[in-house]
Amino acid sequence: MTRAPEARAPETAAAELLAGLPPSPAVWCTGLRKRYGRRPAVEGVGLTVGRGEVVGLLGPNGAGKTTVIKMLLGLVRPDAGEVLLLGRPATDPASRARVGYLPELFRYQPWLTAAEVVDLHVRLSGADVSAADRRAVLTQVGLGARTGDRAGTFSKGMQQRLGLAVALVARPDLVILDEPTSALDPVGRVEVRDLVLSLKARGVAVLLNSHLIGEVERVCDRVVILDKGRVAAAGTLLELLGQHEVRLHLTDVPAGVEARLAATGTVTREGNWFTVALRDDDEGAVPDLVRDLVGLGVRVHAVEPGRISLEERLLGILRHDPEEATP
Ligand SMILES: Nc1ncnc2c1ncn2[C@@H]1O[C@H](COP(=O)(O)OP(=O)(O)OP(=O)(O)O)[C@@H](O)[C@H]1O
Repeated sequence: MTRAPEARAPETAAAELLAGLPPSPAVWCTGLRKRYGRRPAVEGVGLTVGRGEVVGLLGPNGAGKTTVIKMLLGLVRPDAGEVLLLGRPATDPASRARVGYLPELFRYQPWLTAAEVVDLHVRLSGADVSAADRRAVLTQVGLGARTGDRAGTFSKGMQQRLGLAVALVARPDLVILDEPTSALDPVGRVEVRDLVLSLKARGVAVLLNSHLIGEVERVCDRVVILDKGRVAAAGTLLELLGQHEVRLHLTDVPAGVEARLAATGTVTREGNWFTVALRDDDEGAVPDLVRDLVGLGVRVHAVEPGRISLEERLLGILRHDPEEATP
C-alpha cells in the first residue's frame, strides 16, 4: 500500500516556495515623483539595484539625485511612486535597519568622540555589533588613530570618513552613499573605491551618487543618469559606452592582413590607421593580434585602446537636450 505524501502546513509550503525564489532586489522603485511648489524635482523615476550590485547615480546639479535617494529612504515623502528596499516597503523599520546611509550633508554631535558617534548609531540601529567590530570599522575608514577624538575637531574629510563608518557599522545589506568622496583627498577617494569594491565582494548592494565620473566608471556595474528629474539613460557600462575598440597605426601591410584584423572584429580604415571593434572583453585578443601582425611582416607603430569614456557619454546625453537647464 502506498502512503499519501505527508500533508504540509500551507504556511510551511509558502515559506519553502519563497525561500526558493531569487532574493528581491536591494532597491526597487517605480514612478517616483516629487514637486516642490510648482517646480518638479523628480518626475517618474524608476530604478533597480540588485543584491550585490553597485549602481552609480549621475547627473548635473539639481537633476534630482539626492531627492530620489531621500525618497528611497523615506526621508522625503514622494508625491507618487512606490519603493521597496530589500523586498519590503521603504517605511518598514525592518528594511531600514539593513540599510546604511551616508547623507550628502551631515554634522555629527561635535562633543561626541568618533567611537561614541559609532556607538550611538549602533544603539539606534538595534544591531548587535561587538566592540572589536566597531573599532574595526573606524580603522577601515582610516580613523583608527582618532577614535577618542571629538567629531567637532575633525576636518571635513575626517567627518566624511566618520559618516562612512556610521553607514557601514551595522553590516548593512544595502549601502546608499550620497557624494561619499566630495571632501576626501585623492588617497581617501581610492580608499573609498576599494571599500565599495570590498562591499560588493561581500554581496552588499551599493547605490552611489557621485559627481566623480571616473570613480563611478571604475566601481559601478550599472549607471543611472538623471537629468531634470527624469532618467535620461540607464544601463551597464557596456550598454552605455558600447564595445571596446583598438586603433592600430600600421605600415608595410601585405595582402591578407585585413583578414587577420577582421578575425578579431569589425575593421574600419583611415589611411594607415585601422580601428578594430573588439567583439567581447577577450583580454588576449589584442596581444594575439599584434603578435600575428608582426609575424606577417607588418610594422606596428601604435596600438591605442579606444572606448568612449563615461564622461563623454554623459556630456553627450546631457547636451543632447537643447532645452536650457531650468533656472
Ligand atoms: N527641500 C527642498 N525645497 C525646495 N526645493 C528643493 C528641496 N530639495 C530639493 N529641491 C529642488 O529639487 C531639485 C533637485 O534637487 P536635488 O538636491 O535632488 O538635486 P541633485 O541632483 O542631488 O543636485 P546636486 O548634484 O547639486 O547635489 C532642485 O531644483 C532643488 O532646488
